[in-house]
Amino acid sequence: MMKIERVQLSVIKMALKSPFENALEKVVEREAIMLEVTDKDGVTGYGEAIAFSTPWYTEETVRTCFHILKDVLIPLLMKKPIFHPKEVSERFRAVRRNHMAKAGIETAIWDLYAKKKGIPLWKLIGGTRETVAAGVAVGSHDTAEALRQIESFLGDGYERVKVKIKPGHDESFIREIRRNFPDLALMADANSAYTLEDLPQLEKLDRYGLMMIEQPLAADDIVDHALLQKQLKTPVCLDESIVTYHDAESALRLGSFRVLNIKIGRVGGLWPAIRLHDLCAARGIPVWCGGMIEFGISRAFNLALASLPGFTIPGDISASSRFWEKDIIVPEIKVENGKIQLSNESGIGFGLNQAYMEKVRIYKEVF
Ligand SMILES: O=C(O)CCC(=O)C1=CC=C[C@@H](O)[C@@H]1C(=O)O
Ligand SMILES: [Mg+2]
Repeated sequence: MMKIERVQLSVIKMALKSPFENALEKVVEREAIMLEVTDKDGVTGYGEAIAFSTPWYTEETVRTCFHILKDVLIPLLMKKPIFHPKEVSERFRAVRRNHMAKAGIETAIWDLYAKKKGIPLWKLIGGTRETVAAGVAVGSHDTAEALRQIESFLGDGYERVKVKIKPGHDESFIREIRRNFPDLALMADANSAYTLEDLPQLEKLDRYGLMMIEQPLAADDIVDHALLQKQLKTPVCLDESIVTYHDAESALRLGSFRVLNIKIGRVGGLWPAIRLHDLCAARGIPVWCGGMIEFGISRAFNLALASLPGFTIPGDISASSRFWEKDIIVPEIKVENGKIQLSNESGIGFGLNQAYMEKVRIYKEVF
């Protein structure tokens, strides 16, 4: 039983090692909210709310998350004890959307619960693999720079590379990558930059053996994606469009995707993410774990999620050193021979580096 007695929210801010650019935004520095949730027995679980500073990826921001956590979700959790982390998303049912705020605290409760049980989180949720394949996303629209980054990431051992495309920067870009790396496990993410009118251009991508094309059309669409998938040989993967279990069921009915990117924050927590995994597994749809240019706490939850059997495609799960000179977790996440080893410590298996938190924190409140 968990009776939540203290929640600390810390807003931290750090510059990326190099800017990450996609069809909508160039991310140069990153803010995020770190959560420390302590129960009456003095056990602390960690969480991370992964909204960006501005609402370009979804409607949430660091500040909307802070408000929803402080004024809505934390009071709901402190009101009465929690027996199992699965209950948390149920308790949030009367709060619409705000998935990243919900996931931030829901994941902290999973960490807390697993620590109290004395078992690694990935084992608690039924993970079946002890290492997770590492994939990496290249965030540059400059062809020469992207090629340089791919070369360097392959040297680091990454097994799969994702690049960003947008109208005017697609076929020739992909052709150039293929010319240099014919056998690379390659996928392209459009972050909703196209419409069905671009079908002829998207069809050209079928020649390059892409593992998938991620979120080519509008962020809230599943109908046009179904029409597009019928015309493309390349599997369509959805990211932004799938926010709820119902979204996924509807999109499966329409045939809007053949692969799903699951992000814990986008779907409102670890339990909703596990349910989406189970749904896709039952339909024979492969899934992979997406990234959010996040810090190590969120990555640790991604690692646990990606240990589930349906995560058969390497996710955007890279080392701490991919984006950060120094991550806020101990130990840092490392890629070895293209894989990341899951921790056998209880909970997420990573702690917050409190001395470093002092340096990067810009705001803190305790409830
Ligand atoms: O965190 C990573 O390793 C990759 C992040 C990444 O590719 C994305 C994060 C957030 C928005 C997008 O730019 C993109 C995505 O849509 O998957
Ligand atoms: Mg994406």
